[in-house]
Amino acid sequence: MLRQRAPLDETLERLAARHEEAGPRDRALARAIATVALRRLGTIRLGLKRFLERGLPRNAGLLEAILIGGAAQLLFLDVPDHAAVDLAVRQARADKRAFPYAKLVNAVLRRVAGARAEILAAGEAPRIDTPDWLHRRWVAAYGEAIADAIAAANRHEAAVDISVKDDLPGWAETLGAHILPTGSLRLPQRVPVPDLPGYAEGAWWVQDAAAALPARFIAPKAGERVIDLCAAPGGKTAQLAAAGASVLAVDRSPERLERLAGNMRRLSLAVEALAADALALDVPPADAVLLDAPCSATGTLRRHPDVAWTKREDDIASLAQLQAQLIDKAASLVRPGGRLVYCTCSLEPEEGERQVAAFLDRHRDFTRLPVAAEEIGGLAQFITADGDLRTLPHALPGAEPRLSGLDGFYAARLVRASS
Ligand SMILES: C[S@@+](CC[C@H](N)C(=O)[O-])C[C@H]1O[C@@H](n2cnc3c(N)ncnc32)[C@H](O)[C@@H]1O
Repeated sequence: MLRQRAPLDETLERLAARHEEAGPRDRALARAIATVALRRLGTIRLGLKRFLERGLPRNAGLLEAILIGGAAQLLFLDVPDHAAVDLAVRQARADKRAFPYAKLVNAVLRRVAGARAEILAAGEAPRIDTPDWLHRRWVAAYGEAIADAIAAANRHEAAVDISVKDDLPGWAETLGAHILPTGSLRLPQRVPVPDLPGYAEGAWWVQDAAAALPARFIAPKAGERVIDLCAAPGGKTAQLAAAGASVLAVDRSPERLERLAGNMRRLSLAVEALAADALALDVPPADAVLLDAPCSATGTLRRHPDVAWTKREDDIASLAQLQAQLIDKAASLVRPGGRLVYCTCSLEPEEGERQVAAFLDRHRDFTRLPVAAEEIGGLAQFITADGDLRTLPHALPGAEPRLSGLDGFYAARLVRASS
């Protein structure tokens, strides 16, 4: 993943398909190792460096990945030391290029196990697990203290949040879930989601509490036509359809759109789904358009720790360029008097606040319709001076770190002049 900048979920799916012999417990362990390795990569690398006096040998195949996976278990998982070391040594022996280093793997990991307390103390500052370039950007955007709080929040696994079609209190009771002020449910327990009551019959869907906010700003009246331009896998499409809108869900990726269609079938929500490049879309203007634009996703590191290490700083400029094209296209699909909601799950102002400021400069026929605190459960701290939504991962404190926080999201609601 680190070398190929490949996403964690896709990689695990690909490997699971290739290793059918692995049972659910092996898969769950593989996921746990990979996830914690990415979440705590800075600390792990710091720990390994102590005992690799001459650095990593070149052309050593999977050696670095084997060491990282081994150290992740020794430092952060409840795996017996001998099992973690033994597995790593066997992995080294099984890889042609890492084979000559099997003894080194054994020695380094034993020393990591012996120095566990010191390594964890050295990695105490949360920023160690955030790439420098990203932390620097958060300091510039939010100041040092908030940047550190975001980094600290990202070190914890996030709880599962749920959006319900209706009967929020009833489902909270059935699922034993907390009702968040924003109107999402948060599950305290770790359980396979498809086994929970209400999943199979389509009473609810998984959606982060922050991700559930932007679609609400559309506030569709029954029967209004809404275009969801980057729709898959459909969390926001479901909200719009459940609110009574007639939705056209567009996504460039046929595979992801297939997942959207499956989700809508499970939820018994009728939407029109179209696999197409939004930039080339040729449909009549709608009452409202939602653009949940492709972005760096730096607001989702609690759920996707791979993003911190697979994205590069220059990705942000190219994504911002694509977002500018997409928001201009989205604007052309809004009827006079209609609404446009633009959102991203990024913490980077170039993909949020600055994107919308530049849009408003280019499009004098659009104005902002500020978000009101009542629309987001009274959480006025999530509304910027301009009236946009800005959530940060360390906000929304809960009883314990895993039950705290929400994804970092930005959203703005814009209205097109009537004529
Ligand atoms: C942030 S995700 C959308 C998440 C979705 N709105 C939800 O709530 O479940 C962005 C999506 O944009 C799609 N996408 C990227 N570029 C696109 C384009 N030019 N046209 C249409 N879809 C695009 C991607 O395939 C991806 O599914």
